[in-house]
Amino acid sequence: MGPGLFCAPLSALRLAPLPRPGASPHLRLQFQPRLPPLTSTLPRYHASMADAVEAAKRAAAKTAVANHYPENARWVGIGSGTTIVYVVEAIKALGVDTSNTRYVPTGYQSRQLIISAGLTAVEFDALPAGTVLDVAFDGADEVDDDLNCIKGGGACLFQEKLVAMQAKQFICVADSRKLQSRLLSKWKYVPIEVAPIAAYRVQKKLLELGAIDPVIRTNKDFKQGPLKTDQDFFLIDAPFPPLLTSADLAAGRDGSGKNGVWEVNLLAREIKQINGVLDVGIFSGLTGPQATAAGGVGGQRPVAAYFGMPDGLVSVRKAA
Ligand SMILES: O=C[C@H](O)[C@H](O)[C@H](O)COP(=O)(O)O
Repeated sequence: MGPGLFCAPLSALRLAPLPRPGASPHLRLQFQPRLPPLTSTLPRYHASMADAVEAAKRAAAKTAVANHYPENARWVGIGSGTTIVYVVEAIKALGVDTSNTRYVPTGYQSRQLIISAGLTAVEFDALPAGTVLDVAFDGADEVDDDLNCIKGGGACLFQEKLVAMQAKQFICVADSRKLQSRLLSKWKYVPIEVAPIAAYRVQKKLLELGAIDPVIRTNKDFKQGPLKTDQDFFLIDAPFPPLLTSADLAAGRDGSGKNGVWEVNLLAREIKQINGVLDVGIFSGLTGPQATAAGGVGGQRPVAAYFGMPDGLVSVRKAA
């Protein structure tokens, strides 16, 4: 995403998946009408809902930081989005000496957040060779029973995965809306970062995998064209039916892709293999400790996920 563009929600204007044979080369627009509120009390209702969601994010961040911010932290990964703002707020509120701590951003917004909090940012590619981060904090768009995550709804996923996979442990922070048994339950699509030149080809391959109307994400102002990531790449948002978990497979369900029904890890692998894909917004597989035990470094699946609940409490899920 270029400077000045923060992780932004999906535009209301979306591009059709592929030009039809013989059709104009210009991309077809699908307008999603914005309906007026039903009654005049709704705006106030929405405002209090929004306040409750922000309070839930803040509570989750505070608990996650209290439980996982390391003593004498040296390297800390900072994710992207709206929830991570509360993580940085909570780190500051700890009141610990941060003069020897370096914070590794996952994009433009993340770097600005670190700097504006008075903390010291070090870019991922400036880390001394062999550096392993003590911890990485980040948000998610959806988290399933196995703590697999969907990420990239705000256009950041590639650097987030790099940073998570370079950390001893990845801690996910979210509000209760994100907590679902299966990925793609409420959150409907997998964000995929692709080379612009390969975007149509990747769309076609995604359709072959069973994606339902994968679209190139645009800027809010359609005239500005496709939204660009921090890497100057495009994003394709690919809807699939809900992704199967380990419990589903244990119960005998088929997640091999038949009728577009996939198990989480399998779909992530299939998408990643498509030529032109930089990375996929499914964070699954090993946790940091599992990767370390296997002789590697880091893992993309969180060891713990913190959810701020509507009653003000925080629910913690730990990875098996
Ligand atoms: O693309 C953005 C990142 O993956 C975010 O971490 C994710 O979208 C969650 O963002 P938020 O905390 O704003 O819900």
